[in-house]
Amino acid sequence: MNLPSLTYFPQKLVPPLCSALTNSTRSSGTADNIAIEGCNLKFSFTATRQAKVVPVLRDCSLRIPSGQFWMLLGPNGCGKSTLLKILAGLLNPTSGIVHVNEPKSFVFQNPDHQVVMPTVDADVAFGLGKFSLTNDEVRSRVSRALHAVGLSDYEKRSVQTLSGGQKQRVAIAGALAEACKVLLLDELTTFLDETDQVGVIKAVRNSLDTSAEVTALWVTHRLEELEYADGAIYMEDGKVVKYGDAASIRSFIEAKQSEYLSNAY
Ligand SMILES: Nc1ncnc2c1ncn2[C@@H]1O[C@H](COP(=O)(O)OP(=O)(O)OP(=O)(O)O)[C@@H](O)[C@H]1O
Repeated sequence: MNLPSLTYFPQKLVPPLCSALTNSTRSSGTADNIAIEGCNLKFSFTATRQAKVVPVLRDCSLRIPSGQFWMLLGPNGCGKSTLLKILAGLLNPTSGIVHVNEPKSFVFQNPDHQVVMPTVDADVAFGLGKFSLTNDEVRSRVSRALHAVGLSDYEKRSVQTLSGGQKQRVAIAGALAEACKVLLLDELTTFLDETDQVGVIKAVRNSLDTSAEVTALWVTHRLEELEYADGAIYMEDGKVVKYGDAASIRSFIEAKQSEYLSNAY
């Protein structure tokens, strides 16, 4: 199969260099303005019934520059969500090193699991209680965050009246209001209709375009979403097998799909 070469990296993309990530760089941030870095990450769990260790991540290395929107793709069960949870600190890797700029925020797939307060502005302000902010500062952060996700007109709306995609955008606004540097987004568009899907992805893209400080990693199955991404990572069977600019990864996956179809018929 003649697959496109992914060895060329446009200037704004940076290839993974695990040697750059050591324990000393980990505590003080990574070099070269890298927001997310994982090196040789492995994860396994023990299946209690059979008392055997089952590998989920076999070898994952990745390096995402600050300020960029990257996507993580791969077949069902290849380990995308597990990798994202390790980057979020929700799971500990069995081995390997991880560094993600702080503060970071994980947004879940189900929009109803994100929103906790009765109104949009209260929900976006919810996480700000831990900072010593004046009421004006809180209002200003809420308003800027809602503007970034295109929900300025929804400030006083009851969250129960929002669509799934609007709830996702409220959750993202909450993270932005807390000056989140890294957004880790787990298949946000799965339960959404087409209009809502586009609304959420554009909200993330706009959040990055309005703040050079924010970096996002988005897990998806939808190839068409790659048009919004700066770069992408493709996984199979617990391994990162390709990474590069979004167009090259899309061509790579399409070539794999057509090869699969031509073998099937
Ligand atoms: N703690 C665990 N216990 C049992 N199985 C687990 C555990 N963690 C992960 N797995 C299994 O590991 C595999 C990878 O899961 P993961 O959710 O990361 O894949 P994914 O690529 O995100 O899948 P999908 O695209 O279907 O959401 C799956 O087979 C899952 O059932």
